[in-house]
Amino acid sequence: MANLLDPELSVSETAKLGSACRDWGFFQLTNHGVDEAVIQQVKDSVARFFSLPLETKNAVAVRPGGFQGFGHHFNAPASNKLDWAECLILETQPVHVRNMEFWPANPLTFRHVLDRYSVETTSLAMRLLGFMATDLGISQETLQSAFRNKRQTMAMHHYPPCRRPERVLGMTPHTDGFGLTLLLHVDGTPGLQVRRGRRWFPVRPLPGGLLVNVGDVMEVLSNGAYGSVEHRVIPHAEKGRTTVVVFMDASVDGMVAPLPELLLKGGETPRYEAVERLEFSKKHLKALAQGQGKQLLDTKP
Ligand SMILES: O=C(O)CCC(=O)C(=O)O
Ligand SMILES: [Fe+2]
Repeated sequence: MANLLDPELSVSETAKLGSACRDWGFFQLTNHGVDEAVIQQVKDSVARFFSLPLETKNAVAVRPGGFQGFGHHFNAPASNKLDWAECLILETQPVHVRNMEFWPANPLTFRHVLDRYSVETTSLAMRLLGFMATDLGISQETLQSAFRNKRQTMAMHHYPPCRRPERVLGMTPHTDGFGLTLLLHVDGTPGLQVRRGRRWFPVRPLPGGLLVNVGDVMEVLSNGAYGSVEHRVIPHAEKGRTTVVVFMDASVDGMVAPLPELLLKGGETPRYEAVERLEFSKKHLKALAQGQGKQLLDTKP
């Protein structure tokens, strides 16, 4: 990020950012500028939450039919493997959508720290989107306004160690159904793999870095210039792994569709149908439940 902001390096760094979004849909961001103290506090608070006894964590348990709260969220019926993870999902932005009943009061620091991280990651995402817009050849405002005041959802995952990793999956292969994802490793345990073609590539988290990946909504907004990336999690045989994942949502007038400015400037035809935001989520969840990786996006012929 520091290089993107540096006037001397910005052009070449923006090109690198663009090629990562086009070729991989995934990259690691270092020198991201998020307050180090906040990062450390998030790591501590989330690790402490997962270390609490199950009864305590169940004070914020997910309810039948709901999705916010603590529990096992992603047991994909299509997979014959167990999902080896526990997870806490919260809506974090805009502030008025927060349901504090699901925000842990234990540890005491949790709510305050998550609020601060939520604010910091929102502004980081906006800065990053500015550079992505430049790379796509559209105004920063066009892309940023698609994300402004939209939902931010956080998923905190804990994957306990598993002595038979071949029998389980930390998380089944999927793409993220939002605009942009920022992932923080709480510890150094690897486990995330991203797919390119037929191969799965293990991700080695860079110390102090954040992983960023393009989600399905961004793929559509960019008319396929950027591609969402399929990924999965393999648990570690000896070490637990904890992550904090921030999803930034986007839409234009309640729709998920290629950005008109992009189509106009590039003289491109839309490669995706315009879909209402809610419909888009339903399709994404259905595809997830059926274990269909990237087939969900409605690509025009
Ligand atoms: O925990 C991870 O490494 C990945 C989590 C993930 O892919 C997600 O929450 O969508
Ligand atoms: Fe994901």
